Amino acid sequence: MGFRLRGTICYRAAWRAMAAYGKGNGHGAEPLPLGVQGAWATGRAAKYPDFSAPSVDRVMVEERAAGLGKRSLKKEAKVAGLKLAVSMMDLTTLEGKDSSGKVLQLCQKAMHPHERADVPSCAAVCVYPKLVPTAKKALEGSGVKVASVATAFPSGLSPLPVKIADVREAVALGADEIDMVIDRGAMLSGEYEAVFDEIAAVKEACGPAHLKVILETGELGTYDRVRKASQIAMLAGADFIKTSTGKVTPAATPAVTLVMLEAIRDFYYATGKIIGMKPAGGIRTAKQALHYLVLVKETLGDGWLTPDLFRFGASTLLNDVLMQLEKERTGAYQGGDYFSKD
Ligand SMILES: O=C[C@H](O)COP(=O)(O)O
Repeated sequence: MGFRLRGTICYRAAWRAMAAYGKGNGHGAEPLPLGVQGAWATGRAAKYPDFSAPSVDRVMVEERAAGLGKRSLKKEAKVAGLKLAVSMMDLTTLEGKDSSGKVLQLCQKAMHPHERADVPSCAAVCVYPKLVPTAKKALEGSGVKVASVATAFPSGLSPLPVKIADVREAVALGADEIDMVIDRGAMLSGEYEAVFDEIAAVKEACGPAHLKVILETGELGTYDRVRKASQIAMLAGADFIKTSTGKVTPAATPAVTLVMLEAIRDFYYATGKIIGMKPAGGIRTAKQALHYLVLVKETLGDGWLTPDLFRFGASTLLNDVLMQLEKERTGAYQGGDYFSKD
């Protein structure tokens, strides 16, 4: 049954992904086939695109990622970057003890992070599916999206029909965005077609909701695997690729984010498709946030510096960003009590 379901849904989705892969999305880049023709020639191509990805030089990527964190930013650029970071935040609570009360508070904070009118609202509030209706109602008309983790987050270790039902339920309850986890066991065993099929099936279940695909990079072990998982996720229909659940260490790092940004860049050159990026987990300081924004600017350019294409998944980052904004404005740090606790 599970196999039939996967076979039926995913075969269709795989064909659609293949078609989209050939077409691009009309944003201007000339689509190049990126090995797809080779895959067609081998026979397995009737169903799957080519998952091959370039290998990553660990030393180079870590050096470059660290180097881009050493830029000194002028005050104006810093303030603009901090406000941008607020507008790109998926304000998150993903704890077993989450309640409607906590989510309501978080929604208020996402809509009005600061009393100053020049501080924008956050991009989204990210919650478990059961709390989607609470968030949806609280955020109505505000423009702040409701994101929900699904697919048996954070392990992903439920049968596919359960994961699909999880996604459909979250969308029916009002989620605008779905954050799914990939099957890391399959990825580590080299079962790339299974990883692809599952993402394609989830994409189909999302309907109009945007799909963020969490690679859980801390469990993938190598940058090469992160790069390949990024490629598979993008081919299978991800709107965003995301580093981590926030439940595994290491979570987001500048280096792993750079690997994924480069995968997005190369995918864009190959297909014309524009994919978003979401580092998540362990991003707690304004300084870290600015570092990530420099990585995006230097790898993908200003076009990606928008909440439509870049998000921070974070539960505690907002307060530090607000504190730094106040410091830039007044020259002094506000006391910790000045900001509401997350
Ligand atoms: O997707 C977001 C993460 O779960 C947040 O992780 P964090 O609590 O380390 O900020």
